[in-house]
Amino acid sequence: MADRGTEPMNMMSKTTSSHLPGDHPPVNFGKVGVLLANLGTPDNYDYWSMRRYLNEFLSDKRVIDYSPWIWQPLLQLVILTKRPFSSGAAYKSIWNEEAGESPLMTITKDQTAKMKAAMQARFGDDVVVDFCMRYGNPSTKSKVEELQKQGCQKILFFPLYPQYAGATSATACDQFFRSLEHIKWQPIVRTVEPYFEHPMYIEALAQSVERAYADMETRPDVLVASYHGVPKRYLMEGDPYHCQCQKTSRLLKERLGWPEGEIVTTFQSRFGPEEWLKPYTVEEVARLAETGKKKIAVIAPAFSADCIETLEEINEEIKESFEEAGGEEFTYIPCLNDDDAHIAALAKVVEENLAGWIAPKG
Ligand SMILES: C=CC1=C(C)c2cc3[nH]c(cc4nc(cc5[nH]c(cc1n2)c(C)c5CCC(=O)O)C(CCC(=O)O)=C4C)c(C)c3C=C
Ligand SMILES: [Fe+2]
Ligand SMILES: [Fe+2]
Repeated sequence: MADRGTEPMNMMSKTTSSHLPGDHPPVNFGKVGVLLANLGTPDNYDYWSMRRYLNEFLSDKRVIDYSPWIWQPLLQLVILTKRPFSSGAAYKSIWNEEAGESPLMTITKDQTAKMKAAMQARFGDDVVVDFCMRYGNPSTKSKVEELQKQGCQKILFFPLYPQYAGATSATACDQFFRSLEHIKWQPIVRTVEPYFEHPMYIEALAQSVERAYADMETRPDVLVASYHGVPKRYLMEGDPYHCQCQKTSRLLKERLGWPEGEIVTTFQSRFGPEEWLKPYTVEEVARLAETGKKKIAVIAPAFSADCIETLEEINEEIKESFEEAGGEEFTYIPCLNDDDAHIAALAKVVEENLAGWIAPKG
C-alpha cells in the first residue's frame, strides 16, 4: 500500500483515479469545506413531525440540563403530549407553504447559496460550502460525509449564532465532533469563533435599523433589541451568552450614535418554570407602553435567520402584549437573513478563520 504520509502535497491534491486493490479508494484531496450550521426545524407542522423535532431538541442536555431521570418522564409524558400541538399551530401560521418547509430552512438555503457565490469569488473551486442542522435534517453527519466525498480534507464548522451559548453553538460543535467519531481518515477541523462584536456584523445590524427607520414617518421612541433567552442559572454557571448579547447591543448603540436609553436589551422565548435572563421582552414591551413609549421597533440580533421565535413570537405574541398595554405602533425589523451586508460579514468571518489553510485568489 502506498505510504501517503510521505507523498508530496502536490500529489495529494490530485484525484487518485487508479488505485490498486487494497489501496485507498479514489479521493480528491486538498479542498476546504465550510459547513454552516443552524439549529434545525421540524420537517412539517403535524403532531408527529413536531414531536420528533421537539424530542430531539429538548432531550439535548446542553439545552435542558436536568437529570434525565427527572426530565425524561416529564418530557415524554407531559410536554410532548401537548407542545407539538401548540407549537405546530404556531409553525403553521408562518410556514412557507410553497416550498413545503419552515422559513428557517428557506432562509438558510438562501444564505448558503449566497455564501457559495461569495466563497467562489474569493477562493475559486477550492472551497466547498454547505449547511447542516443540529436537530433534524439535513443532519450534521450526512453533510460531513458529503464534504469528504467532495474531497474536503479540511472542514471549517460555522455555527450561525453571533453570540455563543452552550445551548446553541456548543451543542452544534458537539454534534460536529460526534460526526467525526467513526471516520477512519478524519478531516482536519476548525470551529468558527462567535462573531457578536465583529465590525461587519454590527454594521449590517446598524444598516438594517437605519433602513427600517428611514421607511417610517415618525421615529420610534425606543428600539428593543430582543435576544433569545436562556436560564439565568446558565449565566451563573459560566455561560458567556448574556455578556455577548449586552456587548452586541452596546456596539450597535455606539455605531448608531444614539443616546443612552434609546436601545433596550431584553430576552424572549422563556421555556419552563425557572428564572431566565431578564428583562423578559413580553413584559418589557408592556412596561414601555404603560410608561408612554407608544411607538417601538424590535430587532432580534441573536437570530441569523427569521424563524418561529421572530415571525410568530415577536411579530404576534410580543406585539400583542405591547398593544394590549396601550402601545400604538410596533415595527419588527427582520433578521439579517440573506442581506448582502450580512453575507459580506459572514464571508469575512469565514475568510478570517480560513487563514493559514487557504488564501484568497488575486
Ligand atoms: C438564538 C439563539 C438561541 C438560544 C440561546 C436558544 C436557547 C433555547 N431554546 C430553547 C427552546 C426552544 N427554542 C425553540 C426554537 C428556536 N430557538 C432558536 C434559537 C435559540 N435557542 C431558534 C433559531 C429557534 C427556531 C427554530 C425554527 O424552526 O424556527 C423551540 C421550538 C419552538 C417552540 O416550541 O417554542 C424551543 C422549544 C431552550 C430551552 C433554550 C435554552 C436553554
Ligand atoms: Fe430556542
Ligand atoms: Fe418561542
